Amino acid sequence: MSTLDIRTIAFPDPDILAKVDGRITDHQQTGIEFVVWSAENPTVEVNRAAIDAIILPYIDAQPTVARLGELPNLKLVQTQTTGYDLVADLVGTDTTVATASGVHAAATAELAVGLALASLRGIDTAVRSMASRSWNHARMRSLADRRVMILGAGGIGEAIRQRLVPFEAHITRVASHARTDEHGRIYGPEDLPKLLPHTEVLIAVTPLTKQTEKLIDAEFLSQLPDNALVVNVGRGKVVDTDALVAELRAGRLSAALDVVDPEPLPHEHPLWGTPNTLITPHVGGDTSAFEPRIEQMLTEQVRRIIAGEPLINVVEG
Ligand SMILES: NC(=O)C1=CN([C@@H]2O[C@H](COP(=O)(O)OP(=O)(O)OC[C@H]3O[C@@H](n4cnc5c(N)ncnc54)[C@H](O)[C@@H]3O)[C@@H](O)[C@H]2O)C=CC1
Ligand SMILES: O=C(O)C(=O)[C@H](O)COP(=O)(O)O
Repeated sequence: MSTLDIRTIAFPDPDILAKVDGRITDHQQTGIEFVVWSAENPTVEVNRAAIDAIILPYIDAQPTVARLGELPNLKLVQTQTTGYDLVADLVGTDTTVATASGVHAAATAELAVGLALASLRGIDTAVRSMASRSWNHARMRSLADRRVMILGAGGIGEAIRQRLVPFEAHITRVASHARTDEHGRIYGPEDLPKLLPHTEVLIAVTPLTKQTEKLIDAEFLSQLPDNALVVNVGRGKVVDTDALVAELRAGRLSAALDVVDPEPLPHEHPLWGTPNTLITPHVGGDTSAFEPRIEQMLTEQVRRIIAGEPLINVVEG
């Protein structure tokens, strides 16, 4: 990967600038300037034509993405998210896209496993029973011996695999290309028809791409066995929400979703009222682990920019 000649880096807010600046000694001597510019902080004195790299805000980056056209000499867009669907159009252009790959893996993986456990063990219904002081004893399903598919065997998928092993689940992994690694076989999308009928828990953690948009549609869902659980911590648009709602209303499947389509889920949306549904508001990566990890990652990226070294987490076109 080639290096980029960057002279001015825009940070989304003064706090993150101060934290990265505080970790890099003597950056002033390098001649590289740090400024604050984002839709929330569109500082008027900033010379936008000089900005050649921008770090996007973490939450609600869309308004800033919508204004990237105001930066005519942009060479690098650095996200604080792992997903880069908001700036996917830039991949393969003269503007390099780099992500926060790795930063969110542990936290998102633990939520995926937590959602699976909560749904299988009925922890959500137990919380509701507490409100009515009801002792609703029922035999629930365990993760032990459960056949779990990780759909999206990448960075977060691997963190999920590691966390599932101690639960003694039977794990099947699927990625965009079939291959074998030190943990065994990784299947490809072409293997799904033979795998889905044996999948009791599906954990979806793929990026949103043209190939994955509505990958989990009515046909896909119909191949899952009765009572299967669909966990999604990737992107909401990977699931055809109407098709999932139909399965949930029929009582055939359960769902535990950190990401939904649309987001935020509107007050009147049917998904709020479907049975056997557990929803968290896209919080997989937004935990106490985020700030120290993103500061470390951004500091390393800025250090590489200053040193003229190849960047990390670059999305290949
Ligand atoms: N819920 C949350 O808060 C968070 C969600 N995410 C989402 O998780 C996604 C995955 O992140 P990483 O694991 O770091 O990405 P990654 O790039 O390391 O792994 C993605 C995996 O998905 C696989 N994949 C792609 N297309 C596929 C297809 N058609 N069928 C099967 N597998 C396919 C790839 O082969 C790869 O193994 C992000 O793109 C983001 O959308 C990321 C962080 C937090
Ligand atoms: O890193 C990601 O990808 C995530 O999903 C974040 O944790 C939240 O990102 P946004 O959905 O707010 O872009």
